[in-house]
Amino acid sequence: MADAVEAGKVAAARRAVDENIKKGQVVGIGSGSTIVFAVQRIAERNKKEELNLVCIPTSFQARQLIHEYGLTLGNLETSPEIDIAIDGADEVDDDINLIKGGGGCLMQEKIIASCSKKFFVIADTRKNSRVLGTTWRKGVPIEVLPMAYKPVQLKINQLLGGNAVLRMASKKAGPVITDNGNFLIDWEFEGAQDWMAVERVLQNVPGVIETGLFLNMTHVAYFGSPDGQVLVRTRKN
Ligand SMILES: O=C(CO)[C@H](O)[C@H](O)COP(=O)(O)O
Repeated sequence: MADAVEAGKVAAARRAVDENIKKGQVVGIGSGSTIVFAVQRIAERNKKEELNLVCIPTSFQARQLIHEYGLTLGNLETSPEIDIAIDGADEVDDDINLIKGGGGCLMQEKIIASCSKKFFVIADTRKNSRVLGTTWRKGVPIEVLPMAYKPVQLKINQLLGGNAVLRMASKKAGPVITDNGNFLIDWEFEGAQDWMAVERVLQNVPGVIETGLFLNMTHVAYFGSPDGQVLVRTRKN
């Protein structure tokens, strides 16, 4: 089963890289397990084609990947405009809206996606849902300022219902600390939501720094199957 899922990730990653990466681009590199296969493919092509890419990381992990695979590391100060970004997702709905942040890197991921002319998502087919919350049951990740986590939890519960849970670390006592030194709250919800309205509410709570809702940001999503087939979904508007 694990191998089948990995095969789907590989297929999606390779297809997205081969269809979209061109010489001389500034490329945003996402975070998670699927992006590893995209970086491997970029490195493979780079050896043969000398792509001359500048890669902008979305996390500590992405920066390490860029180093490990011998790619050129850039940043938003020298490359504030990105040609394309590729990233994974925790769930993708019918309109290619995403929940991201399962790996805790949502804030830099969202900044990089917002600076990119084109944003591509790669995932195995399990992530392809009609409605957010169908398969991803861990809630919407939200990055919060540590001193405000308790009032933020209370306000989210009051304004949206559901359950706003502080994400705890597994190999450290206490909460998960993001790459930016903040905490994460996972907003567990039930049923279909008006995601634009939810995003507005969350962004208006003082102490919320960013949410893992990526709405109307993705151009194309690639979903890989265990047999190597890739379903490609392009945003309608
Ligand atoms: O948003 C993310 C990290 O913050 C990841 O992109 C998301 O969790 C998908 O990860 P994976 O490729 O391991 O399924």
